[in-house]
Amino acid sequence: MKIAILSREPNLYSTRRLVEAGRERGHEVDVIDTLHCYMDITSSRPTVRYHGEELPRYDAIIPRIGASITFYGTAVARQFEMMGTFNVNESVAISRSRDKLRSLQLLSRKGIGLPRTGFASKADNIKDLIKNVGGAPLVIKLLEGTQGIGVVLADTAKAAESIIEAFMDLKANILVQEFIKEAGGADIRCLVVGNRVVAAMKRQGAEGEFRSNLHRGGSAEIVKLSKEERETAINAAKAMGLNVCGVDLLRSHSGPMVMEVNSSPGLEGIETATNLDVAGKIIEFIEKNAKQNANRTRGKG
Ligand SMILES: Nc1ncnc2c1ncn2[C@@H]1O[C@H](COP(=O)(O)OP(=O)(O)OP(=O)(O)O)[C@@H](O)[C@H]1O
Ligand SMILES: [Mg+2]
Ligand SMILES: [Mg+2]
Repeated sequence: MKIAILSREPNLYSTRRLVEAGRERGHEVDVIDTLHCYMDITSSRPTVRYHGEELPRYDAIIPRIGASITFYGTAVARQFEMMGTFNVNESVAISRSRDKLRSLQLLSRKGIGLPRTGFASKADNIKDLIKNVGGAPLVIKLLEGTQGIGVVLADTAKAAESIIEAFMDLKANILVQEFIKEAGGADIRCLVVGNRVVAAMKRQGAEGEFRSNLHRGGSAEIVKLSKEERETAINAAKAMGLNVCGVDLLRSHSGPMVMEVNSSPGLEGIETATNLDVAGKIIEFIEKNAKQNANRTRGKG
């Protein structure tokens, strides 16, 4: 098969591993810089152009679209879909996953466990917003943050009020969320490919840190999932319409709670922690599912 990886970073671990896994299985794999693609949006014959030439026909694309280029990256992925190329994670699903509020709304409709979450745009609702998620301590999050930046723990209702007010004043979109204390600064990253969790790791935040992000100094180790955790991760991926994703769970007293679903999950941390060939599983998924015109919008909202 002919596979293209949409990535700005050919030397990144995840990109290199996908190239390697594809070639090992006898496929032709190209890395294409997403921002250097441009589109010819012509009736009946949409194409993608690259460095002055029309790109060849690929059987599948693997979009690895960073949060900073979501708009353009999803447009390029969509153009491939218009051409009938199989896209591992369809553009609509990537857009959904980039917005924490939209994601949580979609997950809540499917009855998937979630921390209680509120969202408002006006400061006059702040007290009720805080009360509704069970009061302080609580977590305040920027809707489009990554790597744990823009995630704040407010210890008291007073602190929460001033932080929320400050964010609103800056016109930043934030959500207010119940703090899952019993998670103990750890979360579980489940790597879903198709209808399976192919690898899982537990990430533990650095000493005194409630955020488990590896970018914030957390550490990772292999973990065994319960049946409920496995099912929650798979259902979350399905609700988002993502075939390949990282579902982050918190272990709470009332069962697994989904915090977010990442549509371009990094492979380095999880392959290192688990010693599993996740890149290979993604290529296998493509082998089984890549067909012309197979993409259709899955999920609603
Ligand atoms: N409601 C919560 N209760 C307890 N801990 C939380 C809660 N929300 C977030 N955390 C902790 O903070 C970390 C960062 O939060 P979150 O994943 O929502 O942010 P992010 O910036 O989108 O990170 P990522 O880089 O993974 O996309 C989580 O991994 C978790 O450890
Ligand atoms: Mg995130
Ligand atoms: Mg996260």
